Parts: sequence; C-alpha cells; structure tokens
Amino acid sequence: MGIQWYPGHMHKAQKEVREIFNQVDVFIEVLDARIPFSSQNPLIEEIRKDKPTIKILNKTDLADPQTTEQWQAYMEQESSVKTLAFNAQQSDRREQVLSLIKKMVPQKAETIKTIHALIIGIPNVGKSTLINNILGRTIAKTGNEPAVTKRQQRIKLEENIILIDTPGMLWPNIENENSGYRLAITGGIKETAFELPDIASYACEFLMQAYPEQIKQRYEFNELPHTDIELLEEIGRKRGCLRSGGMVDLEKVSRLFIMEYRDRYLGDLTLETPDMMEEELKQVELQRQAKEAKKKAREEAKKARRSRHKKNKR
Ligand SMILES: Nc1nc2c(ncn2[C@@H]2O[C@H](COP(=O)(O)OP(=O)(O)OP(=O)(O)O)[C@@H](O)[C@H]2O)c(=O)[nH]1
Repeated sequence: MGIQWYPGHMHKAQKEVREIFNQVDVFIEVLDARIPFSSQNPLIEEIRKDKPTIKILNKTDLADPQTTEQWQAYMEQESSVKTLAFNAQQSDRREQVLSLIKKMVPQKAETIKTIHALIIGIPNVGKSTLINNILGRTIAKTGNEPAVTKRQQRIKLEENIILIDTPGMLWPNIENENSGYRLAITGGIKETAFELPDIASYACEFLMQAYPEQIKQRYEFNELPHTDIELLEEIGRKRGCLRSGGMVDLEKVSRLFIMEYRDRYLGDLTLETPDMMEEELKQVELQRQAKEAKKKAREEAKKARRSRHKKNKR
C-alpha cells in the first residue's frame, strides 16, 4: 500500500525536536491505546534514547482494557519508560501527569530548576485535548482531523515545569505496512491517503479473528462469513449499501464499517498486541535484510558488467 502522508510542517517539527533535545528532561509521548505500537513514532524512539519517557496510552475509552494493561507491562520493561493509561473523560489527568513528571526527574523537582517536558504524538491522537485538560483551559486547538496543531509552543504547567508542545508527527514512510492500515482504521492518517475498501478488508480480517463475538453480535450473524470480503458484502446487503442492480457498494459499506469501529459500535477493540508486534517486527527486519541483499547483488552484477566491458575494450 505504501502510505505516504507527510505535510511540510511535520518535517519542520522533527527538525525542531532534534534541536531542542538537550533541553528536554522528560519526553511525553501520547499514543492511541487502540494502536500503542503503530501510533509510536520510530524517529522519536531513536532520538530519545534512554531519556526519561512517559508513554500515555490515550483514548482508553475506545480500547480493550485487558490489552491496554498488557501494553503497559510490555512498555515498562524498558527502565526509562513509565506509562499512564486514561481518556479525556477522566478529571485527574493533570495530577497524574504532573506527579509522574516529578517522579521521573526527582533531582530537578526537588530544586527550583525548571523541568522541560516535551510532549509529542502523531496527529489526531488527542494531544491538544490532553494539554487543555492538564491546563484546565483551552490553549491547544482540537479537532477530529489529523494535523490540526501546526506550531511549537511552550506552556507553563507549574512554577518549575514547562511543557513544550510540537505539531503532530508521523514518520515519512511507514515501514510496516500493517501499521499503516491500523493507523488508517483509527483515523491517524488522513482518509485521502488510502483506499477505503483496502482498509476495511484489513479491519474485517483482523476483527473476525480477534473479536469474532463482537462482530457476530453487531451484525447479527449466527456464523461469521469465511473471508473479509464476504463479511463486507454481507454487511452491505444487511445495511442496504447497494448500487443500482443490487450489487453491494463496497466503498459505502467500507466507510460504514470503519465509522462503526471508530464510534465504538463494535465495542472497545484494540488492533494490536505486544506479541503480534514482536512477530511483525521480525518480518519487517527479514524484509529489510532481503531488500539489502538484493541491492548488494545488483551492485555486484553492475560491477562485474563494468569490468567485463573494460576487458572487452582492451
Ligand atoms: N474517544 C476519545 N476521543 C478523544 C480522546 N481524546 C481526544 N479525543 C478526540 O480525538 C480527536 C483529536 O483530538 P486532538 O486533541 O485534536 O488531537 P491532536 O493529537 O492534538 O491532533 P493534531 O492537532 O492533529 O496533532 C478529537 O475529536 C478529540 O475530541 C479520548 O480520550 N477519547
């Protein structure tokens, strides 16, 4: 699929993060609890190294609570990482974030030195809503379309805590194609960046296998159809997503399915687990190695051709 979605201000934001890296005492990465792996930015992983990091699994109201716990335990295996899991309806988000910042940078929290916390997150993950909650007033612009926040700003949280906010950041090329699909399902990638039926088929395939009962219940199936396309077609017929002549309108039913997932009509369903991610990462690494080997073989063949050409000339 090769989703490419990379507005210019995101490139600028990444440059800015690199520039202010040394001032930052603690990273706060806001993640979507439905896709805690795919909503991480690998570039940030690379930049932050072992600096204290708070990973916030946000929008827990939309995610499977058991899987959220699994993710927290998995992420906290890294000694510099602590996690929080919550959603916009919770009123104690400010206290939770402030107290964890202080815990993670105790040497500065106990003095009058200013703690700089950099808050990052891919578009639409709920970063601005969280900042507004933490401040108790509206400062950051929010909206249900990716890439609303466009400029970096510094916000005083307490006398000695400054929050640095950056525009939403997404990596330029999603190496793991599956992550691209999952980002698209949850709304982390603009809708124009993908074909709806592709995304809906991916979602159907995963959800039929991971949450079969929820799908059966929502669409009133005794037995699930065998394939993702059959599932979409069945839903299309049940919901009247038809073209003239009675054919299922795949585009229409795909939109309906994705919207029903996003609006929780199917339940609180998480799209990835730590085990799944370990496996996918292995696959991505194997693909990378295979690509590398192919490139090397091509270069060697080119070299051999050149040296043959030289010999023939002589
Ligand atoms: N269900 C649910 N929705 C949330 C939550 N937090 C934020 N949202 C919604 O998610 C959408 C995006 O929220 P924003 O706060 O604008 O996201 P952002 O990360 O600042 O987005 P950018 O400006 O693109 O970087 C909005 O429609 C919010 O109302 C949450 O905890 N649960």
